[in-house]
Amino acid sequence: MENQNHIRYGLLDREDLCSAIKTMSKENLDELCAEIRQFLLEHVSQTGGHLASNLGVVELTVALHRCFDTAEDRLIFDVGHQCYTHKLLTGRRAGFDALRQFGGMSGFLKPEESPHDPCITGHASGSVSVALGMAHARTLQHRDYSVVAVIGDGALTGGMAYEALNSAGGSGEPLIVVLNDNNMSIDKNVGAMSRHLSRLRVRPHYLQMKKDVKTALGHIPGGEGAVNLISRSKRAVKSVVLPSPMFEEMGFTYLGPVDGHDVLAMCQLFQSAREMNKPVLIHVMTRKGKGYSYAEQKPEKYHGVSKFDVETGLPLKKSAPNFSAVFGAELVKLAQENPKICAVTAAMPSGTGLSAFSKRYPDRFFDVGIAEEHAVAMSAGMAKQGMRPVCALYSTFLQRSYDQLIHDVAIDHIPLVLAIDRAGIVGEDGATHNGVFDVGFLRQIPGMTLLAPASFAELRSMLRSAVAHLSGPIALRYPRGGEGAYTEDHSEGPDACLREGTDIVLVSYGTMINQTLEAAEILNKNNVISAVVKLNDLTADFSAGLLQRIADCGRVAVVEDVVHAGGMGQALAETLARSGIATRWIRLCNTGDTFAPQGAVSRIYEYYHLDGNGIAATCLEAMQHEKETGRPSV
Ligand SMILES: Cc1ncc(C[n+]2csc(CCOP(=O)(O)OP(=O)(O)O)c2C)c(N)n1
Ligand SMILES: CC(=O)[C@@H](O)[C@H](O)COP(=O)(O)O
Ligand SMILES: [Mg+2]
Repeated sequence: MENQNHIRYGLLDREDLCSAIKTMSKENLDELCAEIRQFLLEHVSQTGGHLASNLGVVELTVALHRCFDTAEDRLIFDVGHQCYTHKLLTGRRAGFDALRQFGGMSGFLKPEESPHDPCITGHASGSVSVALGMAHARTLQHRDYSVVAVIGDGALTGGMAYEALNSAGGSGEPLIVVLNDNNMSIDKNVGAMSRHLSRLRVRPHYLQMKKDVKTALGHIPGGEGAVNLISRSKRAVKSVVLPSPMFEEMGFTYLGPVDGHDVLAMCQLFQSAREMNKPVLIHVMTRKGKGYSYAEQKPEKYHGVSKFDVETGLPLKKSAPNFSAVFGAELVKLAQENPKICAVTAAMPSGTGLSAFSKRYPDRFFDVGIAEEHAVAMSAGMAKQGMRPVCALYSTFLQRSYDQLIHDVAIDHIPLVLAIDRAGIVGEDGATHNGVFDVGFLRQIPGMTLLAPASFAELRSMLRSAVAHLSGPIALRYPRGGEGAYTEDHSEGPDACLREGTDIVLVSYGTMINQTLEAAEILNKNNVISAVVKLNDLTADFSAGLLQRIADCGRVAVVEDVVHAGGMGQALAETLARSGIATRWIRLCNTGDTFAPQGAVSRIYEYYHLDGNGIAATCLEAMQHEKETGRPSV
């Protein structure tokens, strides 16, 4: 298929586009969709973003905007990573120049950006719940608007989706669920529902085939008997080839499957669904990456992209080695040595670096779909029965498993290894995806061990010790991307002093140690000589050595890219107070009491004064205040 990169924006440039869509001819709708694809390619190739999913829903989004008025009707895209056409059609074209950048337009739904975005999105499988809530509110307020949730086949692997379908179908509340089935999650979709959808997808072919067989038999002498036989056994055939849609059983009227690249065909169903005034599920079939050959062929590679060359499809920057890959490679080695080791992921096999493991040890690899709660509880079961599961989840998605970590894992001291990827600031995905809560919520759980490797070497060492740790759950947290200047391994013991100094003690952990060492260097140039202590174990008591250092110099700064509450800064301050260690000042450098915005990770560090200069400036300001007032400062 040709890449569509020579199209002009005749229709997209129309000022009355939103209203014009409602009455456009089929030809113009097709042309508009081609222009939108071209626009998306041009822009996403320059900013990065979620490409393949957006290319796949162009016609679907145009059809939704033709049939619904999103200023009044509520349209929720599950995850929201596929909402770019929606943004384009709701007056946010200029925003694409700074898509996902600091201060720029979000890549997800964001109500503060537009009244056409009904809620925040980013995490999967919640759209039907929120939509049902909005539908209930509408009914209670005697209002008259439609509520539509667009949920992907990947998002439909998540438990929340079933809780919501169950509740919606039971209630009978008028609600439209559009199932965008592209037979893909980020990677290959998994599970029994995915299989069920595949069977529903072949139904039109089956019906066509049945018609063809009937016609052919009708032409053969004696063929009518065969036709009658087929008709009589229709029920039996149906149950084998045409599974009765489970959605009907759940209280939804099921419509489809319909071609998700045919705007008018979809509009017909949307219209009917609205008139039915009950829960309706419309099964739409789309192709992920549609219209861009590279993305169609390898949708998993073009799900989320950095800047790339449209002609070649190649990224503009070569990807550097990263923690996920180091984790995956080390786990393969460990699994070779220990046949009990299994790997568990929740729909992120490549994101968590487990692709190689999945090929090498398919029997010991479990992708459970977008089901983090289930991943943790299932891993607990495996561990309880003597296996050694390593459950790899992104920090932000692990939030979903908080209860399972307490109930199914920690209370029974289950030796589960958690590999927490994307810990800390993740960058362009922004507030919904930052891993800034795990330190706080894991440290709350009795018996939990939390390690923070700062380099690839430390990740390897700590992973080795983690799989040998049998006395309870143990987690390792590491960031998106690669290591910094610090590449050593000082992972023994609760902490390690990387730099001596007596003016200030700088305390940090993980890759934040890089900025902290940089700050120490800057302070040095200002004649302030600081010690740098790297914490390895965030759940161990602070060592006597560290407390003595702080007592001796009386000035301490704790540097971390997590929220203030529950962070190591707060923990150290409490320990100092409890131990009666007075300080001249203590500075807690973190993301405070805020949701960190989107943007390049380095830009976010700068924003929070968590870069080398910012940390040094914070310490120098504290020194200055101390000098001027002679008093301790807070
Ligand atoms: C709770 C949660 N877990 C994991 C993810 C990561 N994630 C984002 S999109 C996606 C796949 C979604 O697949 P689907 O809903 O079919 O959308 P498609 O990209 O195929 O259009 C995953 C796993 C997430 N956003 N939220
Ligand atoms: C939308 C979503 O949740 C994922 O696609 C996420 O953006 C992946 O993040 P990484 O790029 O860090 O794997
Ligand atoms: Mg999908």
